[in-house]
Amino acid sequence: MSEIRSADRLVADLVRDVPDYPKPGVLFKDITPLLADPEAFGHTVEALGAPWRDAAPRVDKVVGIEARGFILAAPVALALGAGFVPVRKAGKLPGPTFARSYALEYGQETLEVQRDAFEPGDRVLIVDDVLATGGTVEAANTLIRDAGAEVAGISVLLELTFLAPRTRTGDLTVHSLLPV
Ligand SMILES: O=P(O)(O)OC[C@H]1O[C@H](OP(=O)(O)OP(=O)(O)O)[C@H](O)[C@@H]1O
Ligand SMILES: Nc1ncnc2[nH]cnc12
Repeated sequence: MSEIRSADRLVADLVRDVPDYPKPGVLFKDITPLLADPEAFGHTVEALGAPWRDAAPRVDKVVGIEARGFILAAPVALALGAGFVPVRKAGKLPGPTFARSYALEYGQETLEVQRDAFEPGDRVLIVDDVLATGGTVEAANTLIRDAGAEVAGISVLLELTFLAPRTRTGDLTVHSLLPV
């Protein structure tokens, strides 16, 4: 097995399935064992950023979605030499914001971004841990456009393909490290 494939296997083995969390019927993908392993965490950050390293035009900003998305998106931003922009749950960002409400696999939420988070025309990479129904990423995409920037694409660690999230991502390029 190549070095790259064995690193992917290490990452996959450190995602823990938790049945019926946070609601009956949901198989929760717990990434905390992966985050606690520096080799697996480092490989994940490297692999999430790799498809965008030589992108033309370049990625100017990386958006992380509260809360688990922050953990992955911030180091990806640094690795790409891009700025980091937080998209947060409602009521956490000071100053004027754009807001979007949406449904996700196990609930309802509202996300916000600061109105001045981007330069006009910034190209933005969205990074998150899990792409499930795609509702979260769809809301983030809309917010980024509301704020005058353009979404270059999406990198996620896990894609729950049985929930068909790509029906919500339109023609955006999506890289998922572990489609399950
Ligand atoms: O594709 P979807 O069905 O929209 O679900 C994916 C989202 O669900 C989780 O976030 P959650 O809102 O649970 O927040 P957390 O990161 O604070 O745990 C996950 O981190 C993704 O952002
Ligand atoms: N099944 C799942 N596991 C972890 N995070 C999620 N976010 C949405 N669905 C999820």
